[in-house]
Amino acid sequence: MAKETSGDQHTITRPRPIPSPLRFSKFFQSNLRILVTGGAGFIGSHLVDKLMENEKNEVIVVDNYFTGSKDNLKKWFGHPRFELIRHDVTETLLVEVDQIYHLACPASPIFYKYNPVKTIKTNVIGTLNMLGLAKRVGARILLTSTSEVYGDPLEHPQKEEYWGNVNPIGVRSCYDEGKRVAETLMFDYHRQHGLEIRIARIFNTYGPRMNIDDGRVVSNFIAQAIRGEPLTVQAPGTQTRSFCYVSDMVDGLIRLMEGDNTGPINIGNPGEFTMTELAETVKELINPAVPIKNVENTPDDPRQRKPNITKAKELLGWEPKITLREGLPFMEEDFRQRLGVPKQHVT
Ligand SMILES: NC(=O)c1ccc[n+]([C@@H]2O[C@H](COP(=O)([O-])OP(=O)(O)OC[C@H]3O[C@@H](n4cnc5c(N)ncnc54)[C@H](O)[C@@H]3O)[C@@H](O)[C@H]2O)c1
Ligand SMILES: O=C(O)[C@H]1O[C@H](OP(=O)(O)OP(=O)(O)OC[C@H]2O[C@@H](n3ccc(=O)[nH]c3=O)[C@H](O)[C@@H]2O)[C@H](O)[C@@H](O)[C@@H]1O
Repeated sequence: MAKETSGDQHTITRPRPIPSPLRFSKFFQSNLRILVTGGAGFIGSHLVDKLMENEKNEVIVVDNYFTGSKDNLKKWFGHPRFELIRHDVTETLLVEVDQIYHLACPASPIFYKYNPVKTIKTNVIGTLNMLGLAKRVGARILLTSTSEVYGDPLEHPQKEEYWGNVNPIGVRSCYDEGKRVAETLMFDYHRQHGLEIRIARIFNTYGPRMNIDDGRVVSNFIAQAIRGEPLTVQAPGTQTRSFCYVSDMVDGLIRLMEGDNTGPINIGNPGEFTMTELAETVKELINPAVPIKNVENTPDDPRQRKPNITKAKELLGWEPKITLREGLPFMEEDFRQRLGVPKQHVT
């Protein structure tokens, strides 16, 4: 029987699918084959780096390169424990694995709104396909859900028990409703088929390797400051977000996968900033000469967001270590390198 503590009080635990007989053979006992969907993306590629550090792991990445890039994984090309497959998760996949980190999904609003029907297919059909795979091979599966399941939250900070305030027919719905359905599917497979599931609700994450023109706020402000362009604060500028550095995020995801709790568990940094405060911090740290420019916002932008991370602390022994002021310079260095704009040192 699956032994997890479930985030759902009404769970009926079924016998879980049996993993491959190889897992019980002496030779294979301590080796894990791990699938990372969306592993060529920002968080996925950092996760792959961490998983590859463990010599007992074999890592298979599948990605359709919609927002990810092979470049993010190039240091692993040719490594005997690493494999990269161009594949779209809306199609079925046959691989033999023990764990699945299911990240595949465009995450930046401008990308997930670009083809909303594809975004919802990725979240629904893609997650169904990965659950079907997990069921066949008896793998444990972790879904990277999002703080966007709380919508424009009426409760602050957000606890996992909060059901959210989401517009089902808005321009963000392909993503936030898509992730809500993905969470539902995870729990249905857990209750109906005994699957070992893990759900992380990720709050805004930033760090090196984000696409320079990704469109998310931290990458926009850093690229703008380096290029000497105005920092575009979308109205009203008082909306808040909580920013988690990517190494903290990866540590949280691995702890969740390795632990005994299904989740959902919030993983994020509770430090909360208005977008105007973020712009002022980026300006101060990177380029005090750039102006801050107020621009129009897009519909349904959540007005406030901050995770309650009590569960992550208690159940995973996890909390973030890197503050925003510590993390921004690491990202600046990476962006300067990629943009070819070295830092000018005043002598
Ligand atoms: N970064 C954040 O702040 C954040 C916050 C909440 C949740 N998340 C979740 O974490 C995951 C990773 O986010 P990220 O910031 O690394 O985004 P990203 O866009 O950099 O990575 C997503 C990856 O998935 C791939 N992908 C997209 N659709 C696919 C498909 N149909 N088939 C195969 N691959 C596909 C992309 O090419 C990309 O490599 C996503 O599931 C996202 O929803 C991220
Ligand atoms: O953490 C999450 O759960 C979600 O957060 C983000 O969505 P969002 O918070 O809207 O991310 P951004 O596009 O970075 O916007 C954050 C805030 O910055 C503002 N913004 C954005 C871009 C910009 O140039 N200027 C600016 O002020 C937006 O209006 C918004 O209020 C991510 O894009 C999602 O992938 C993720 O699931």
